[in-house]
Amino acid sequence: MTFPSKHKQIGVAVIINDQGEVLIDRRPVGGSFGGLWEFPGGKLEPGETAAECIVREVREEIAIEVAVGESLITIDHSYPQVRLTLYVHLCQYLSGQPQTIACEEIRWVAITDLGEYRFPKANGEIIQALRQKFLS
Ligand SMILES: Nc1nc2c([nH]c(=O)n2[C@H]2C[C@H](O)[C@@H](COP(=O)(O)OP(=O)(O)OP(=O)(O)O)O2)c(=O)[nH]1
Ligand SMILES: [Mg+2]
Repeated sequence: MTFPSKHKQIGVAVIINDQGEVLIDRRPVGGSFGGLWEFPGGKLEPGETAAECIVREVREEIAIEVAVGESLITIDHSYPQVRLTLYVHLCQYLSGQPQTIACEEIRWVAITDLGEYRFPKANGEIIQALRQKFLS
């Protein structure tokens, strides 16, 4: 049996606006998970907390400011090529017009509409946790 060798720790932002919508972005076509939708985020740098990583990645990728709030869920997920731990936090949108710096497209969507978008496999648990928290 073979195991994926790389393990990455990822900070993930579920950014919520005043209308209760969440921000999703479409990953660059041609890269890993190309064309799929995701919540903004990326790899933790050495010494960084998940909250610090999220603030930095959200600035780098979409150029907005958020306040990082409570943990929604932490997920361990293995893809064939990489093993991930996703630290998913709820974040409050503060300011800035989202820019497609590192993605194809950005949308604010209602939690009830997330099922219409294609996400990487690990996101099933994130979306389920969101529905449980906000729709039940
Ligand atoms: N940001 C984000 N990554 C996700 C989600 N779901 C999911 O499986 N992933 C995976 C895809 C990637 O393997 C990893 C995040 O890597 P990334 O490509 O965003 O990393 P990064 O921003 O640091 O970019 P790079 O330096 O590797 O190009 O987590 C999600 O909702 N958001
Ligand atoms: Mg990223």
